[in-house]
Amino acid sequence: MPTATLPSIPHYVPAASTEEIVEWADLPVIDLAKAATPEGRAELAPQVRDAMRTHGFLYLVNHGCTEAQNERVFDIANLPFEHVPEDEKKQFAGDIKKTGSYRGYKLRNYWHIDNGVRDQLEHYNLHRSIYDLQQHPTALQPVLPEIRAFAEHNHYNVLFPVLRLLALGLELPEDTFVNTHGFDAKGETYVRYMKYYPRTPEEERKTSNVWLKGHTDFGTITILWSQPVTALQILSPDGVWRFVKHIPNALVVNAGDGMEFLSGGVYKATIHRVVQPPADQRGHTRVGAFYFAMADDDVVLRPLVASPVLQRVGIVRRFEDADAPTTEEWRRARTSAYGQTELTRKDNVEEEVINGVVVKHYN
Ligand SMILES: O=C(O)CCC(=O)C(=O)O
Ligand SMILES: [Fe+2]
Repeated sequence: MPTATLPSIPHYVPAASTEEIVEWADLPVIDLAKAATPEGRAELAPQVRDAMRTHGFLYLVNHGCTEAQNERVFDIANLPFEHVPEDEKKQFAGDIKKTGSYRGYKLRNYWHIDNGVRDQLEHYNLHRSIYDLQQHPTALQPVLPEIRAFAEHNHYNVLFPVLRLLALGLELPEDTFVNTHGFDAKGETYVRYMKYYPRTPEEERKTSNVWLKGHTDFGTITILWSQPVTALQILSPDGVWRFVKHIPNALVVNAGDGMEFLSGGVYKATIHRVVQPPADQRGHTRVGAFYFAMADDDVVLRPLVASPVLQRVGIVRRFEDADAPTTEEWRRARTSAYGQTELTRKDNVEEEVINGVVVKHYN
């Protein structure tokens, strides 16, 4: 990412890390610097495979970004929320339901959480090309080159190494997934900035403290830049929600539906949600930076049966092969529907049917 003289922008000060005792998810930490050599990749591939099989989540450290660059990522992430006037935000709001794409703002109150309470979080989503397909608010203009560099860092220095490790973990040629995640191909892989705002006690009570409902991501790989406000939880195989601990300058990586479908269920699209932080972090905003990767639009999301691993462990199919959706069909259906459709409720799980597949939302 660029380090020459950068435009001056306001600094975002995040909350201090929590001192409270909560139950943490026990996720492996992968040293990405090792992925630079074939020997290193051979060592990491089984670790990444096991992490994605059991947790669907892992941490990456040493991804090639300094602490100062990391801080700058969050200063930029805060710009579209704190430094763009509300009127201008409305002008750049995405027509999510109609387009089936998140480009632009998702403003507050768009999703229904529970008991009539709507969300208190904003997104700003940029297609990874940054310049070609979208206009951006004035406050972002000076930093667009840095956002493009952020997208490229995520894509080439993080996503590609992870995809290579995941392919090796399935005993497939190492570029199997890289070849279907072109930076310049037609597809929706995007940068997301996100800001959560503190809520009223009534909103907390009516939603049992849930800020963002339990869901799987619909792409292949999500890269979440670790930040200190403890609120992200994953649903562990034993049915317990556990918090993801902040590791400074680490990346939290998880598999989404696309990866689960392509890997025949070997890599898990784990359910996660966002809840009210521990008491010492309440009253703070929570700014996030993400890269949501998905395969190219024309990729059919059916299991890669050539994998000897899939053949050995057995293939879980969510669709008949002939009915499997393309990335484009799946992402449009999931984007349009999320938080909008009438859901059927069973116990504490809400279900909706997308392309013939039951998608669950957890409270
Ligand atoms: O804010 C977070 O930590 C997670 C957000 C998330 O899961 C999502 O946007 O899909
Ligand atoms: Fe998510």
